[in-house]
Amino acid sequence: MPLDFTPIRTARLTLRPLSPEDAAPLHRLVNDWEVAKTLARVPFPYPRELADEWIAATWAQMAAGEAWHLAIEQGGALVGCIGLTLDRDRPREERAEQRRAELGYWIGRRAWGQGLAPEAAGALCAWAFESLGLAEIHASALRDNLRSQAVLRRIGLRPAGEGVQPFLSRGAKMPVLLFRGDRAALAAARPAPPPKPIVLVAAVALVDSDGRVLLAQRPEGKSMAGLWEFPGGKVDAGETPERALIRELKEELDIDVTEACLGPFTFASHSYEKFHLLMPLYLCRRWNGTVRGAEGQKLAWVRVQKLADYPMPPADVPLVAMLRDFL
Ligand SMILES: Nc1nc2c([nH]c(=O)n2[C@H]2C[C@H](O)[C@@H](COP(=O)(O)OP(=O)(O)OP(=O)(O)O)O2)c(=O)[nH]1
Repeated sequence: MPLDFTPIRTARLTLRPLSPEDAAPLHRLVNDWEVAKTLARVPFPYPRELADEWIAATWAQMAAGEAWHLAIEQGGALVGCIGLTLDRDRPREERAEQRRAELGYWIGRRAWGQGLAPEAAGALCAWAFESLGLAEIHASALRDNLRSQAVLRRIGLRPAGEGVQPFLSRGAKMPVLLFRGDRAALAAARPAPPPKPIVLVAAVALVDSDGRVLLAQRPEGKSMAGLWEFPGGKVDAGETPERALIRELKEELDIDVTEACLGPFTFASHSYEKFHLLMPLYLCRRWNGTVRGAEGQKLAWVRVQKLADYPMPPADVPLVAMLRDFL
């Protein structure tokens, strides 16, 4: 691999730098008239050595920050290539936010018809807007290549006139349609990510007679281990948040709380990677029993001004600010 480039993953595909082992399958896939005839910069027939040279060239271009040509891999097999090339006619020192790049791709014939091209192209463009700070992406497609035009439209590029381009594979200049789009247009066309499950967690700020708040440390082995949180836990099916808290406080802290002593205070609504947390936070100043870490977890009674010294899950950060204002 040329550089440490973190592969781009989509639902079905991995986009990663080409490797020398890709040369043989790449040659087999692109040395196909049905593929080559649509590509401006690919000769036909495609000499086998050219595959090795091309792969080495892609590394040099990536290292120089000129172009990013990647393998499209599905289920561990190469199915095509995709790339973005920065426009050369612009001065290198030009501000990043004015940079434009040209998108190009091909998919081997056996993988046609599955919508892989828009999946790969949408992901690469999103990566490029984010990581390269591009202003605009453009592309062209042969005037009679309706499939490729549909791909470009689907990822949010819009028609931007016509042109003529030399096609190596055909040894002739051919009429093409030009397309372009900026970050907002491409973002609007990207399919919404699948919805995340909503996880309902009830939590409580126990406040002692000195106005200190109880935090519990998440134990090793759990997600977000080591962070400090408000006592509580997931609400079971058919349970109310109050009943869940009463149960959790008995299990975790060995104290008895009644519903009447749980005052609704505020809530957290936060998207974690795998789920969306909805967490009502109650205030409680009265309980029976002596608080202890019944599950071996570390506990801390913390003055509100000191809460910020305790690293907490990201969902809790706004809650801490609200507690500080309130208490
Ligand atoms: N109890 C509590 N949970 C919190 C807080 N902030 C926050 O993001 N969470 C998250 C961490 C967990 O993903 C979830 C609480 O789940 P839990 O405590 O019942 O479950 P768990 O740790 O055994 O489960 P898991 O995270 O390992 O899946 O809510 C908080 O202040 N208190």
